[in-house]
Amino acid sequence: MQVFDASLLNSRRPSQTRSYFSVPEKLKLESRPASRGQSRGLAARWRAAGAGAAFGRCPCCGAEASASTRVPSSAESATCASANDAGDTSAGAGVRRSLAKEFEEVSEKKEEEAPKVEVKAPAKGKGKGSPPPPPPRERSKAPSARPRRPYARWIEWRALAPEKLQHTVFEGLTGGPDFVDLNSLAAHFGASARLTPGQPPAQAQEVEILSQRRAQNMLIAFRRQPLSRELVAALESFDLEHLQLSTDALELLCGAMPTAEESKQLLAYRGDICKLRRLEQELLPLAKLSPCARQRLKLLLLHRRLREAKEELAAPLADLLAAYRQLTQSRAFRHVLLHLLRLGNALNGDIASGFSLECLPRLALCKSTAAPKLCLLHLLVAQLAAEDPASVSGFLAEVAQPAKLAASLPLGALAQEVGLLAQEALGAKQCLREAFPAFDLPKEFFIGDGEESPCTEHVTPGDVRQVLREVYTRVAKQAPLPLRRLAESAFQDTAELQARLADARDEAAAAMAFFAYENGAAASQNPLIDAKSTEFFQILKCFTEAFEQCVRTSGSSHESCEAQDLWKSPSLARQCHGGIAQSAEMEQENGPGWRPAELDLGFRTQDVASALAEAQGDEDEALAALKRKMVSQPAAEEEKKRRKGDLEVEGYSCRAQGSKLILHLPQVDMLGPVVGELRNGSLSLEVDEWVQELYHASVPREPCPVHFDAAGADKALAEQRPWLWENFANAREVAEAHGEMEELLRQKVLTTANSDTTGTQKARSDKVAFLELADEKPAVCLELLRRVEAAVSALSWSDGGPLLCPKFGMAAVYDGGGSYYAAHRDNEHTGHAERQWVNFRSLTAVIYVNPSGFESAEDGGQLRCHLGAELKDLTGATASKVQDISPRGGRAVLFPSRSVLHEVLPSFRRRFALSLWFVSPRAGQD
Ligand SMILES: O=C(O)CCC(=O)C(=O)O
Ligand SMILES: [Fe+2]
Repeated sequence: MQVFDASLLNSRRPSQTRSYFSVPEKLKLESRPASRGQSRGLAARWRAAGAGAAFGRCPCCGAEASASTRVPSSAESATCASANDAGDTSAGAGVRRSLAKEFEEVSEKKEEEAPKVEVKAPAKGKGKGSPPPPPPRERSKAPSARPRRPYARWIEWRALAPEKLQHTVFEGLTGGPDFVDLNSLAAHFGASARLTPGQPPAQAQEVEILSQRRAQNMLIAFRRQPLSRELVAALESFDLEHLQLSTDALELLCGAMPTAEESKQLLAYRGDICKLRRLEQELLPLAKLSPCARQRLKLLLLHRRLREAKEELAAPLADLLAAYRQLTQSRAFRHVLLHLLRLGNALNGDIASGFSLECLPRLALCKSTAAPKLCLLHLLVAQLAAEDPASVSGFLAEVAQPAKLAASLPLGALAQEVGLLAQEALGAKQCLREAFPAFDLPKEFFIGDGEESPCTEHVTPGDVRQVLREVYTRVAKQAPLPLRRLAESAFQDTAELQARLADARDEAAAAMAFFAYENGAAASQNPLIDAKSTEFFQILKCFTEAFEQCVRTSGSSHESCEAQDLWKSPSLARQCHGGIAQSAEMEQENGPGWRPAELDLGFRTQDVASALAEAQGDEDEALAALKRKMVSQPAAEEEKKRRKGDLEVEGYSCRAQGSKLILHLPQVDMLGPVVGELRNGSLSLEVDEWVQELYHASVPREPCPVHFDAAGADKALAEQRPWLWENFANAREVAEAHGEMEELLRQKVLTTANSDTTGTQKARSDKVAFLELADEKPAVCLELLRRVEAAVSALSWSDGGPLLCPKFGMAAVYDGGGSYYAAHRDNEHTGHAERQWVNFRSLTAVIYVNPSGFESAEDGGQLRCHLGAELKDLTGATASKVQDISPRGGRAVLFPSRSVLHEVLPSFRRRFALSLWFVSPRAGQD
């Protein structure tokens, strides 16, 4: 029915959307371990690389060495192994099959003998990612196994059986390699083997201690960050800073280092080391380290992170402290509160001496019944200005700025960051204590703190101290000096951060107590203080913003006639005393029959009453419900006029209008696009995936997170630019969501996104999965998506109709290597009369869950927004401004789907994002 240019489509959701956990069979299939052949291919490459280096090149042709263990046919015998890799049709393939069978039998036997150690056949894959041949079903009649060739060259000879050597020239000769210059051999014929003198030729079996999967992962890591001799030596001496490894490289190595358990297994191996797989051989020196290599790297990472975090967290904590102080010391604030108290008492007919600041944001909702554009705050501003204009500007300077700052740096989020770091530092300390039991005993424990030590006639105190000094030196200093230094400075940095956090908390608690913030006054525990202070400063911020707004609308001289008149006329001012809060009270005062007929907040009296009844008297809830209704009311009213009776067609609620069938969105009682026709008594229906997305969308659920600056977002969206929400998620959430996404990737739930193409170039190279918001897992990812949903419930911005939340969000990974998404809009203008827009997406939200990286431009992966680009422009040539947003963890971005042309620049790190597209029936039509 509708014809679209396919190149315009982007971020398509497959029509058969599926939720993460609803397809276990598929997961089972896809999460099977990598086949043995695949991992063996990698192991073979590792071997081919020789000592230390991860990957080698063939010495004669320069090709990447691979599958060095393949058995050549006699014709190949003097040629380089890799030169033959291209095809696998040689006789070697058959030989390999029979070998595979033989070695599998050996492996089974061995496994019975030593259950902890896996003994597997040597490599049999072709390498370079080709799938391995299928395992043989029957024993092949092909020639029997030959020993693995240790070098890249060999002599193709037929060895004589010992009984055939009698009376021959060979009688009495011993053919061991003891007297051979192995170095020359290695230099001239390829160093792929590292035989030591006296070592027998390579064995047909090799011992694998680590699982195939683990070995494969390690090899992949070592390929990117070679486990060189230098690195091993640095790990042993803990002189890692010398190597100048990047944080990325350290993280990569950290995951690839043997764990304590793996180290134990490696050390428990009592067999011939030469029989070990090359990887295990390389890891042995690391397994001996205590604390283990992984802990050493972790400590170094922690040290770096702490240094960075100290810089990053110390400044905001200091700013917060200053902001709290400024607020409590502000005379202007006290002055405003005094006037408010008077105003409130006059309106309420009360004689209160103080009030809870919780009511502050509601003042802007208390609208004048005489002049609907004015609210109680206008009165306050007018009153202040009339008395002393400087008090208004004083308030803005002394309160608005620090309140905004305090609200934008939630103490809880900062505390969480500090807490995570402190936990890591503790872990590191514990690990050091285990490795060096005397590690954190103070020096004084051994040497005394100046008091005389017990002594006898023969032993002087000096002697005792000397002996103890030696003990201290020997025991406590077992830990290498650099390790101790790192540990010590890590603890010191953590302690400093904790002290700053404690100061900020004290000041926050003092500020709440000072302002008689009743919820805060009860807060005695840290998490409570954190939560309450965030709430409190958010309230202040809302209030100061509304205040600022009133100042602006009242004119710079603060002499808005209307506002002044209102203030001058106490009776009008009293009328202003409208609002839901008061209506509830008045109902109590005036009896159940009383209706707030004279009150007007822009809602109909009857609606107010029923909203209050429904919310069981909870004013906030009632107000939110009324606001929601107000947004959808005009549209709903309009729809009612068009109503002619609903039809249900193939499960979709539709409405017939003439010969057209129009989708009816039951969730919001609105009409959507034309989805079918009624002609000559027959009916056609076409509901594509975009229409489905709209049909299943629902009104965003509340409550809006307290740290969402809805007004700021509204403003940015109205200006058609992205709104950046820093600290949308805290470090723990980012780490957990990241873990979940890694798991989705590992289980192959994330799959290559629909390859919509722009011309010949592929438009995107990310992998995606759709997550149903109502699902339970992956829990943290879904929680974050639902948080965006709740925030959007508080937006006033709309792109022509109510914003509806889709049923599915999207998880995406750009797996490094320059993966990207070319410039596009999430909803493109088609210009087709029948459907002006490709879909119904109206507002895009993206959450980044990358716990590390993307700090520097080198990592790439920025979301580039071409602002002001014309609708027809798909490259950004007409943009007036380019804004790059790096996908730092915890950050969320909102932008209008229809107007903001954007792209994901090539990413050189693995980059995870969660997206949600809010839809609107109008966004597809107007
Ligand atoms: O991940 C991002 O930053 C944006 C991705 C995007 O543009 C999309 O999926 O449509
Ligand atoms: Fe996009």
